[in-house]
Amino acid sequence: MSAPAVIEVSGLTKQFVKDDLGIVAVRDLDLEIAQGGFVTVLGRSGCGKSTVLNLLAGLTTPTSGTIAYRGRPVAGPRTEVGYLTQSDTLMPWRSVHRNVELPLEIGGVPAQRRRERAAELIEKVGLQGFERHYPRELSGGMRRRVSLARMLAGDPETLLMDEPFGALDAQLRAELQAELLRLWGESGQTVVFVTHDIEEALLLGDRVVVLGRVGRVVLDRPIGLPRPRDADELRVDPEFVALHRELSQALREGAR
Ligand SMILES: Nc1ncnc2c1ncn2[C@@H]1O[C@H](COP(=O)(O)OP(=O)(O)OP(=O)(O)O)[C@@H](O)[C@H]1O
Repeated sequence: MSAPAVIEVSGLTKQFVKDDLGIVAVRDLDLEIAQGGFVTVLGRSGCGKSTVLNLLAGLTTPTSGTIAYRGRPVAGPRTEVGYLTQSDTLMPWRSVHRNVELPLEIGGVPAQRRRERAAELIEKVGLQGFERHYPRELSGGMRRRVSLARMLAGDPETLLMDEPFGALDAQLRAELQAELLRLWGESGQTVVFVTHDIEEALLLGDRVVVLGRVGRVVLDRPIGLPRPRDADELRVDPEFVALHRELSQALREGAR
C-alpha cells in the first residue's frame, strides 16, 4: 500500500500584482507529497519553486486552488513543518547557540535539555567552536548551516528546503547532503527539497518533480537508484547518466 499523502495541492495558482500588472508565478499546479518521501523539486530560476514552498509553508495564500496538510486546509505556518528559506532569517542579536535553541524555547523545552540538543545539532552541522558567534561574524555558508540546525531543533515532521546547500563549497555540500539523508533515513520525516542542480536532485530524491515555467510539472518520476548514493560512483553509472539526460531534457522543455 502506498504511503498516505501529507501534502495535497490542487489547482494551485499564485498571482502577484506589481505596478498594476499581474504576474503569474504558479499556474494550476497539482501535486501530492507522500508521507516519508524525499521529493526533490527541480527547476530553473524563476519557475516558481520558492513561491510553491512559501505556499506549502502557509506563508502566503493561493490566488486560487487548495493546499491541504494531512487533510486540513493550510491556513498559516505550523510547527510540524520546518522551512529553510533561501534568505537568511537568523536573528542577528542572538548567538549561534541561541538561534538554534529558539524553536526549543518556543516549544517550552527546559533550559538544560535545550542546551544539550542545540550543542548536538551545532556539532552535526560542523559548527562546534562557533556557538558564541553572532550571525554577522559567520560566512554565508555557516549561516546556512545554523539555519539548518535551527530548523532541525524544532523536530518538524515535514521539512521544506529551498536550495539549502547552494552557497556551500562542494565538500561541505556533500557532507551536509549525507547528514540530511542520514537524518531522514532515521526519522521518517517527509522532505520537499528545492534545487536547480540535476545531480543534487538525483543524489537525494526518491522522486524528482521537474517544474517548468509558472510551475508546470514537466516530469514527475520515481528515482530508484540504490542508497547510499555516492556521487563519484554515480557519475559513471549508466542509470544515473540516463536519468541525468532525462532531467536535463525536461528542464529544457520546461523553459519553453
Ligand atoms: N513577491 C513577489 N512579487 C512579485 N513577483 C514575484 C514575487 N515573488 C515571486 N515573484 C515572481 O514569481 C516568479 C517565480 O519566482 P520564484 O521566486 O518562485 O522562482 P524560483 O523558481 O524560486 O526562482 P529561483 O530559483 O531564482 O529562486 C518570478 O517571475 C518572480 O519574479
